[in-house]
Amino acid sequence: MRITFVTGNAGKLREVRQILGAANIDVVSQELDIPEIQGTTGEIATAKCRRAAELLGGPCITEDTALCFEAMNGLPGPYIKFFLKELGHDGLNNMLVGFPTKAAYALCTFAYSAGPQWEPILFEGRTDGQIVPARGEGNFGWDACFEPKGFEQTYAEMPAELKNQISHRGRALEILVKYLRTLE
Ligand SMILES: O=c1nc[nH]c2c1ncn2[C@H]1C[C@H](O)[C@@H](COP(=O)(O)OP(=O)(O)OP(=O)(O)O)O1
Ligand SMILES: [Mg+2]
Repeated sequence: MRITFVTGNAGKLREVRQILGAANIDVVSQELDIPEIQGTTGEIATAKCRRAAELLGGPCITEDTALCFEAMNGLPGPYIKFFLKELGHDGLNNMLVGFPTKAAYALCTFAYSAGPQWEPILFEGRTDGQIVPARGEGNFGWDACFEPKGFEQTYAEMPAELKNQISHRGRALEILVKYLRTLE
């Protein structure tokens, strides 16, 4: 089986290739310039996927990721990309100075569209954890400052296989794979 993943993010693509590859699903990547709406990860991934399927004239998946701080009722959420860009890992930690909890969760929502005439379907994965001062190779987004619950390593300190097993993305893809199997 083969699926087109529309993203501009190399880190996402690497992980989706690893996880779907292990399930014998080939991932073709496509970068399309699609403006992102505001809303929940579900609404964002759906709008992205609808437009991508239109542009491609065929099936595809898209994904939106949020990093949600409990102390801030879920913010920055889907806006984490802009917070990370402007503030960096230190700034994300500083945002929580004075707040009673550093608890956070990573939320990943995939949208699958069977083609331009179909409504996208959503698959969501969540991993709870906390925001910590950056540790590990910080080469993918906020990996270095997210420590998943039950682990002493940040995402960035984990081997890829471990992150993929327990990550927001890994969990969302587990459900997506089950769905894709029903289409075979
Ligand atoms: O597992 C992850 N570990 C660390 N950082 C991550 C992860 N997954 C997404 N990220 C970052 C990328 C971006 O700064 C923001 C999500 O924003 P988001 O709009 O979903 O991603 P994007 O614009 O880079 O790619 P896309 O072209 O698929 O929309 O969090
Ligand atoms: Mg984006």
